Amino acid sequence: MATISILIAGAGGRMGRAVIREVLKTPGVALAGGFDRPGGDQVGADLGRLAGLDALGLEVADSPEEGLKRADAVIDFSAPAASAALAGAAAAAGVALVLGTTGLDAAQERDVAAAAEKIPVVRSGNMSLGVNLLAALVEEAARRLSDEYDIEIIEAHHRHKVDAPSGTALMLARAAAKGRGVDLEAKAVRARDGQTGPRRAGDIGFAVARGGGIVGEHQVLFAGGEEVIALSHSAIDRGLFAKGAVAAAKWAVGKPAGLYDMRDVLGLKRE
Ligand SMILES: NC(=O)C1=CN([C@@H]2O[C@H](COP(=O)(O)OP(=O)(O)OC[C@H]3O[C@@H](n4cnc5c(N)ncnc54)[C@H](OP(=O)(O)O)[C@@H]3O)[C@@H](O)[C@H]2O)C=CC1
Ligand SMILES: O=C(O)C1=N[C@H](C(=O)O)C[C@H](O)C1
Repeated sequence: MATISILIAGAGGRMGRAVIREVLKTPGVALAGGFDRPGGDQVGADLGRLAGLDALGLEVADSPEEGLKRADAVIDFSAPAASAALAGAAAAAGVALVLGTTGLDAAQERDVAAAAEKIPVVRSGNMSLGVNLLAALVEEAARRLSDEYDIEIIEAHHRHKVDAPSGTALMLARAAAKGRGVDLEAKAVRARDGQTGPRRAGDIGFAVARGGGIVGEHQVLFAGGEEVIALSHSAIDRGLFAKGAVAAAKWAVGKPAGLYDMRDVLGLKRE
């Protein structure tokens, strides 16, 4: 098996450090390097030390350029503007991209889509097997249940998270909308406050909590008048997402250009 070389974007962040550890323990992959925000505290730090391991003699860079020359794939958990710029740089360098950053705006989404015309891009709001399986179950439940069952998506994350609802919550909502055959944008109720009036049939609601060190909790309720069905996922360790991202990088290298998701990687797509 050929070894693939992986560059890590946002290497100094919570996910970046988890990805360094995952790359170092995964057969068939090697670390091409890592970079972080120009001027950031982690630039110049040793990648091994950053991940709580022995020194590797590889320093955190302040841009992707040099690393992309050595890499087969780049794994990105950074920030929306950085991810959009990286998509362009990876496309120019012909390097596969695994994109985990959430909270991209419409223009940033378009930058990613443009990159996917030139390189394979695996994009998911959640890289875990469990959440991707959950999304398939949510789609199926929504397909089978009428709008007598109100769909509510409840999520909780750590106090540092900067976007809401989470990428995972949005992904689960898209799955529910697809199963129900409706347009999510027309049905989403992303927040409630004050005199909201009664719930409209068919809405897909979100509720968000932020606190402490919660890694990631998601629950989808199908609330009927006489019963409630709850489908949920708890992430215990963010190494889970790193494992999925490294598996995605291995899968993506050598694939044709295109926009893929974790269901492609995990073989969860229905024909
Ligand atoms: N898809 C999935 O499975 C998962 C997705 N995520 C998403 O990943 C993202 C990162 O999460 P997390 O690791 O917790 O966040 P952190 O804030 O801990 O890490 C982000 C890192 O990216 C750095 N960064 C910011 N701007 C740039 C830039 N221009 N170039 C390079 N690096 C940059 C930050 O530097 P600085 O701190 O100096 O700004 C920081 O080191 C979030 O969007 C989160 O929602 C998280 C977990 C799983
Ligand atoms: O920011 C996080 O931590 C996480 N972000 C992703 C999201 O927005 O859903 C995935 C995971 O839940 C952790």
